[in-house]
Amino acid sequence: MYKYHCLNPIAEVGLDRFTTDYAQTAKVEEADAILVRSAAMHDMEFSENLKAIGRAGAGVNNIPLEKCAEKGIVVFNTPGANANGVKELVIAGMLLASRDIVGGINWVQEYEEDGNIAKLAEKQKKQFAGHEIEGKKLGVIGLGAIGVLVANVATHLGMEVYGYDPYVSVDSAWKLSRSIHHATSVDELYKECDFITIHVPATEDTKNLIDKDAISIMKKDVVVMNFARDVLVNGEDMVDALVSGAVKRYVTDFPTPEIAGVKNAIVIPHLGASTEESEDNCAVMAVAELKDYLENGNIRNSVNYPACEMGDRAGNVRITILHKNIPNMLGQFTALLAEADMNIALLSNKSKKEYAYTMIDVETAVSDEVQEKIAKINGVLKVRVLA
Ligand SMILES: NC(=O)c1ccc[n+]([C@@H]2O[C@H](COP(=O)([O-])OP(=O)(O)OC[C@H]3O[C@@H](n4cnc5c(N)ncnc54)[C@H](O)[C@@H]3O)[C@@H](O)[C@H]2O)c1
Ligand SMILES: O=C(O)[C@H](O)COP(=O)(O)O
Repeated sequence: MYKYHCLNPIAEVGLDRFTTDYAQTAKVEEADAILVRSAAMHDMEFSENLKAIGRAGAGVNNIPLEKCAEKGIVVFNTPGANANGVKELVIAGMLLASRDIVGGINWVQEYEEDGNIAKLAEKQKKQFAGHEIEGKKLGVIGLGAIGVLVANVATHLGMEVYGYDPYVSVDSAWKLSRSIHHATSVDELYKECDFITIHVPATEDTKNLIDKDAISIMKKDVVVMNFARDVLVNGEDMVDALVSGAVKRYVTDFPTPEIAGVKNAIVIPHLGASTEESEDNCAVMAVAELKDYLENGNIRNSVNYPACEMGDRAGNVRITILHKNIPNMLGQFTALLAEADMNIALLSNKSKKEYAYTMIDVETAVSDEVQEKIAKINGVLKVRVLA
């Protein structure tokens, strides 16, 4: 029996995929797996029992990835599962920034009791007039699951689109419309575009990606959109730019005390992935990844360990070993099994930066003694025997 704990509400359609071999627990310390959305995990202590964390979503900056890797806890996310939800809200954000729809709706609420509201509206509406987005230039920074969808749909709305992503994946490149200009530097995109939207992960390298220096290169009256993470935009510099008028509107999905309430900031309470469809997609994918790891040891879509899959165990006993990516680990594992007179049916070994993973199918039972000997090898972080 496996136990899982939810740190945030997770869509039922996903949890329903857990079979009768699984039970939800309210005690995080007894869980084999944790499911999470944006709950902050950096200050959490993890029990020896914890084997995996499934982030039902894309961003993993709420999870201590390195600490988890060191403890042999595999962290998964669900790439692309909420991308359409975010794409649709980015388009809405662009429209909200172009026309004062919110101001207009607020005006109607103010005059809702006025019997003359229809005539008044015709007189007053000019104060809420705006611009169309067709023919304008959109710059997309980060052409991953979300950036590609935003870039492509904007071309269908008649926008001229510039894309910038020095690390673009082959998959994303295949999906990108041919009409998108390939910006070779982010400054080129800043100089050209009327709207700029960022879709990169929050890391030490991307923190403050948009600051006063970046804003100084942008066109006057630019609209900046941030549906990725608050820390990507320097809050103080953005407030100054809105006050001075250098940035016309800042649309963000991340309320902070600094930006909430600032004139010309359109602040949304982190709703990008809050659609039934995205929540369902993320939950289903996260649960599938956790189950496949717990039951078969397969790793797909991990952010701190390499992808490594050997399919179903098909009656074999499977030894899975999370370890440091250092020389002679495989040699030590196979020597130990040979010494115990065990035959290897199938083996796979993959690495990602400082960490590696080895899966070994054997045709005989694995004794506690063998498991303990593997666990004691210097550099081994966690050993499981799936039988
Ligand atoms: N508002 C929301 O509800 C919501 C929902 C999903 C994701 N997000 C955020 O959006 C981010 C992107 O999501 P995604 O699903 O598109 O992720 P993704 O991993 O598919 O794409 C990220 C892209 O950014 C690129 N990149 C990384 N550093 C870059 C840099 N310095 N300059 C340009 N490009 C760079 C990568 O090459 C990759 O193509 C997530 O990390 C998350 O923080 C927010
Ligand atoms: O990174 C993500 O997937 C989004 O920011 C969604 O976060 P949420 O699951 O807390 O809505």
